Amino acid sequence: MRSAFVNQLFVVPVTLAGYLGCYHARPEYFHGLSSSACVWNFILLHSILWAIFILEVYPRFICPLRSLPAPKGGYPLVGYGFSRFRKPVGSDHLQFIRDVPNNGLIRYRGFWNQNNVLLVSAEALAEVLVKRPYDFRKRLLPSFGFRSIKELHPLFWRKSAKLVQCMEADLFQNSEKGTEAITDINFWSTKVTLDMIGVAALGRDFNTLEKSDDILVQSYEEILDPTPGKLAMFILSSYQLTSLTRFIPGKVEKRFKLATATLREICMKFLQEKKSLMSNSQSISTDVLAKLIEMNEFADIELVDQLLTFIAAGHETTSSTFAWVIYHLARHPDIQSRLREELRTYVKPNDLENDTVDISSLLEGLPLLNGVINESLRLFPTVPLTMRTPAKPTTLIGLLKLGVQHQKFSILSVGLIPPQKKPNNTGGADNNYSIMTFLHGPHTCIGQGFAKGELRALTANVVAAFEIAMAYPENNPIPAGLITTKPEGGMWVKLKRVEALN
Ligand code: HEM
Repeated sequence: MRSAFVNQLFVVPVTLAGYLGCYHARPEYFHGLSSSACVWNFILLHSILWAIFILEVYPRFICPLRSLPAPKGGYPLVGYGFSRFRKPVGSDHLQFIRDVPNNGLIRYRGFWNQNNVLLVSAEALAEVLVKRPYDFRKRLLPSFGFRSIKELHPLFWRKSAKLVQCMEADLFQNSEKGTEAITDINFWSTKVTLDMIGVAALGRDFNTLEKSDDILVQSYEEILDPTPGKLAMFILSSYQLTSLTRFIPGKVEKRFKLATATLREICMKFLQEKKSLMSNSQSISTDVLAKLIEMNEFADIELVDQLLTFIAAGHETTSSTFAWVIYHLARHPDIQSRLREELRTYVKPNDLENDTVDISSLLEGLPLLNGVINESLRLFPTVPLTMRTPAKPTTLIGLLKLGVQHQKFSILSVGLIPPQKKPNNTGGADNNYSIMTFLHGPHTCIGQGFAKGELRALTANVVAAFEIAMAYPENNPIPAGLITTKPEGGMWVKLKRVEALN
């Protein structure tokens, strides 16, 4: 509000001067005009000058970000605004990093020439990601802590083994199908990760590996299915134009709201059932929801919000990452064979039958398994871009001072950091900010340990059971999507059966 007021101080005198100048130059045009017509003329002139000020003068000559190095080009008025929707997501930003010499910050124009900052150096990322204004997350942390995630590992393992069983049954059971089969691994990973998060976070087995008629799953599919209407809705909402979403054809907004309301209703009912089950039973549940209920710190409505967030944030992200893990292994058969050997050496089928074996530590201790997963997370982050808006006046690595009078701007972090060194636990990175897949500090993804646990179990089981190659090696799958990315058109691989671990 205040910055708009300060900006008006520039424009109103200019409008006034322009108006008076016109009056003196061509008084004949003003004779006989009513006072309301004069006011309307003034408003019209002011609006035109205001638009010129906002779109051209402010970003180019006043905005404090103008001094930062910027890429050349971009479209008139929209600059690089559409870069956010480019495929692969983040590729323009990566190009800026490569092309524009900088000291840690790069500026690029977005919609209506609004200046955005791309954080490039570890120092800049650290400054922006170091603080967090609210502490809601603190109350969630224990449910995602080391011990809680460790308890979930047997579940991750069981579901991964079930995935292999279902794939075998579907792809190879019929002897006519032979020993090789082509399948979309993304189709399977979507199912198995939904089943994992269902049991681990909600204590509910959707069992989509065997069936897909769960009402909650169907409602999520209705919301997340990326139709052009939903894309339009997302773009409008991203630019605070939610009031326009109701004009999108096909009643997209109405259907979206209906599906969201249905989801909330189902989750609330599910929560009530779970609470009554827990109060009538002595058995201890390991799922995240049970732990949140036990803490007794959340209102029911907050718990429903959390349930919806867990499924949305934790399902497609992990499922797509697993598809990219498989992609890398298919493209690097040598690493795939070494990984299979590592699994055969260290993971004994009998160990897994034995309750005393700590699956979580066993898998965490396998260097190649973890290296492959970390490298896939680094090279194909499923949340490649995140936006931040400063809530109050701030500085950035001594290069910028931003006061309240300045236009709001977005900060953007990219999770696509070159260069590749060797696949180990850090991906060869020399600082924490070289891998931004889960962000950092107080903004880190709360489900990082959860996701890595799932990925270890899935990769170990699938690699041990199948030899993997790309089904159509000449096609390179593209990471596409709006908020999270997934391989466009699926991840088609050719599988050959080898002897499974268990
Ligand atoms: C490979 C898988 C995953 C990736 C790449 C990923 C990435 C991210 C990123 C980048 C953020 C920060 C977004 C932002 O602040 O703008 C985030 C937040 C979050 N993630 Fe994940 N995530 C993954 C898996 C999961 C899983 C499995 C869960 C839950 C079981 C989960 C739950 C959450 C939640 C609740 C938040 C919000 C946390 C907060 O606001 O403090 N994520 N994730």
